[in-house]
Amino acid sequence: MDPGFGVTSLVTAPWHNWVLTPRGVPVLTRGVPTAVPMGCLCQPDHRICPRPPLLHVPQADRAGVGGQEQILADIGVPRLCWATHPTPRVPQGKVPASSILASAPSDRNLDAWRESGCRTTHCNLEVLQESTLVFLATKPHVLPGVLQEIRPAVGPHHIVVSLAAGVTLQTLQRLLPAGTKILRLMPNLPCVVQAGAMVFARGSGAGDGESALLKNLLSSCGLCEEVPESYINIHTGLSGSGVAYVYLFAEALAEGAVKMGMPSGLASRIAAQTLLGAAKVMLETGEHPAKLRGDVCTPGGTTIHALHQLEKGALRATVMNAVEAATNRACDMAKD
Ligand SMILES: NC(=O)C1=CN([C@@H]2O[C@H](COP(=O)(O)OP(=O)(O)OC[C@H]3O[C@@H](n4cnc5c(N)ncnc54)[C@H](O)[C@@H]3O)[C@@H](O)[C@H]2O)C=CC1
Ligand SMILES: O=C(O)[C@@H]1CCC=N1
Repeated sequence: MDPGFGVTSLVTAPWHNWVLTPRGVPVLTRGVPTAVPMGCLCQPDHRICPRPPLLHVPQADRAGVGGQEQILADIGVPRLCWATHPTPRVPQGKVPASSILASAPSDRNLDAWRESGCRTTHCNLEVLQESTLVFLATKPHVLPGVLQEIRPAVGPHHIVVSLAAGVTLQTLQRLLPAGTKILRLMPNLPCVVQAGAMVFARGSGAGDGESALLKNLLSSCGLCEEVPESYINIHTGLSGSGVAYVYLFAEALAEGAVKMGMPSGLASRIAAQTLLGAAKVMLETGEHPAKLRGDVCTPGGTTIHALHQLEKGALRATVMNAVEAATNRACDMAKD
């Protein structure tokens, strides 16, 4: 992870290596743009000052969406942004790129936003001045400083959405003006392919309108549910971080096939398709995974022999421990 990445980040380093082509197609790049610190226009002396990632929607871009007034967005993370505004890849996106303003301390990630047609700045206060809906996507430990910076510019017309793991609504409410409309969101990486799993909770200043707005806006990124705040850290352990456990499992599946003689690329593609298909059956049938697992087992056949090995390795207990560890870590981060 490179802390110098420049865009409002909802995402980790791998996300930031994605760029949008002129045709709006995200491609993965290995190159990292050079960081170019710039002065902040809000500072009288234009001195160089690091700025955190923010997302916003210009007030002028309010418009009717789904029968209600809606802010036409802007987000701190390229992935989420791409899933939210219409592109050839994401025609269902709800926010035009020109309505998105992304703020970050350097140009590193902002280049990708500009390429996708979004506006960018190095000044967080500019975001607050121009926008109504503001996504905060810095690392959790950076967020308190960002909140302190933007606090004077936050008003009753703003809706502030935090993506930071472990940062509670109580902390957000303490660091922003009383009554601010605040929502706490936890997304996951597959938002970038509109297959995300997101949950959010509302703060005391946010009402049904703000909740509906966020849900409507993010529905183009995947599943999005409002939940009690106590579920947010659990979702982080299950899904926000859980995506990484699944990749570990996919890697192990493919490595097993490589060990048995299959070429690596083919093994990886088949591992990915296996996960995708298994997930699709689970979602479409609504069956418990234990039932579906049983359906695959032929008595005395291959699957039960393999499952026996996984049980010897305590796969289920290990994965449960992983979810518990990530959830507890998210809770601990609130105290850091
Ligand atoms: N990566 C993921 O899969 C998920 C991440 N999140 C949350 O999203 C947030 C961002 O995480 P990542 O994208 O992984 O982090 P990152 O390190 O990739 O991005 C952090 C961003 O903060 C900015 N930044 C760094 N130092 C700064 C400073 N001193 N002042 C202002 N801005 C600064 C950088 O420009 C960068 O755009 C975190 O709060 C994380 O908990 C939530 C769900 C999933
Ligand atoms: O690892 C983390 O802290 C973040 C939150 C969920 C996924 N990545």
